[in-house]
Amino acid sequence: MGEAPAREQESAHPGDGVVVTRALTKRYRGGQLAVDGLHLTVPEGSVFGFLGPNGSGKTTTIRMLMGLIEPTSGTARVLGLPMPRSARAVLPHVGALIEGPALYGFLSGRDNLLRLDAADPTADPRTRRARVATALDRVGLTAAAGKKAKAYSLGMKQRLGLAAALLRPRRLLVLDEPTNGLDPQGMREIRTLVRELASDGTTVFLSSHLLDEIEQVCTHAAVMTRGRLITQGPVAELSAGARGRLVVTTPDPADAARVLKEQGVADVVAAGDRVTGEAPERDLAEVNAALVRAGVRVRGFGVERASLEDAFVALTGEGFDVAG
Ligand SMILES: Nc1ncnc2c1ncn2[C@@H]1O[C@H](COP(=O)(O)OP(=O)(O)OP(=O)(O)O)[C@@H](O)[C@H]1O
Repeated sequence: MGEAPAREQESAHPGDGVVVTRALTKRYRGGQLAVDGLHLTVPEGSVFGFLGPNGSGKTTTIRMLMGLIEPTSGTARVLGLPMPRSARAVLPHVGALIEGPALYGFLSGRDNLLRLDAADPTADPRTRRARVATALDRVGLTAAAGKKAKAYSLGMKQRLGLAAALLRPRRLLVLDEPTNGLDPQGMREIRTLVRELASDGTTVFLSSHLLDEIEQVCTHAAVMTRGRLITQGPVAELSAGARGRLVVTTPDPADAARVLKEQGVADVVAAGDRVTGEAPERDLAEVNAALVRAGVRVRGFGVERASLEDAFVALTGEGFDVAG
C-alpha cells in the first residue's frame, strides 16, 4: 500500500477538498439511478451539509464515500485517496455514524466503547480506559456511562455512537442524518456537539433532510434532488442567491393580497395578518405606496432574508417535500 492520506497536497491545491467526487454515479441492480453524475467538493475544515429530501441519494453517496458500495461509474476521493481502493488507508482517519450506531444493549455505554476500542488493532490497550473516558466526556455521557445502552434514549445512543467515532483523532466525520428520530432537545444536543467538533478543525460531512438544521450548523452545503446535485457552496451564498420574501403585516390581508398581486408580486400567500410574496425586483417603496393608496392599513412592511428553502424552491421550482 504505502499510501498516506494527503494533507499537504490539499492545502497546496485549493480546488481539492477532503471529499472530491467527479461524475460519481450509482445505478442499483434493479435499474434505479440513485446518484447521477455527482461533482462534490467538501472543503477542509467545513461543516458540510448534504441536503436533500428522502430518497434523493444521500445515503447511497455516503456509502460510496465510505467504500461500502462500488460506484457504477465516476470517482470518489476521500482525504486525497481514491475510494473504495484506498479504504484501508483512509478509513482510520474517518469517523462515521451511518444508520445508527451498532451497540450492545446489554453492555453499559462505557463497556460498549471499551469493546469497540479493543476491536481496533492500532489502539494501545494501556491507554484504553482514558481514551474511552475522554470520548464519553466529549459527548456528555460521563454520568450515564455505567448505564446499560438499552436504557439510553435515542439521543443518548446517537451521542454514544459519536463517542465511538471519536475514540481516535479524526480528520473527517461523516454523519448520516444524525438527528433523525430525535426530539427537539436531542436534536439541539447533537447540533451543539457537531459545532464543537467542527471548532477543533475536524471536517464534518452531515446529511440531513432538514433545511433549518443545515442553516443552523453548516458552513457549506450541497443540495440533492433525485440523485442529482442542484447546487453547492457556502450556505450564506446559497441563500443569498435567492430573493427573500416580502412580508406585509396588516389587519386587511385580503385587500393587501389583491394589491400585491396587482403590483406584480408573485406567489402571494395570506395567513392571519401576514401577507407574503416573492420580493419583486422593482422599488419596494412603490409597492408600499400602492398599499397605502388602496386604504390598506400597513403595520409592517419588509423583506425577510432568503432561506436555504427559498434557494431550493428557486432552483428546482418545487417545494422542499420531505415526504419519503
Ligand atoms: N440497495 C438498493 N437497491 C435498489 N435501490 C435502492 C437501494 N438503496 C437505495 N435505493 C434507491 O435509491 C434512491 C436513493 O436512495 P438513498 O437511500 O440513497 O436516498 P437518501 O437521500 O439517503 O434518502 P433517505 O434519507 O430516505 O435514506 C431511492 O430511490 C432508493 O429507493
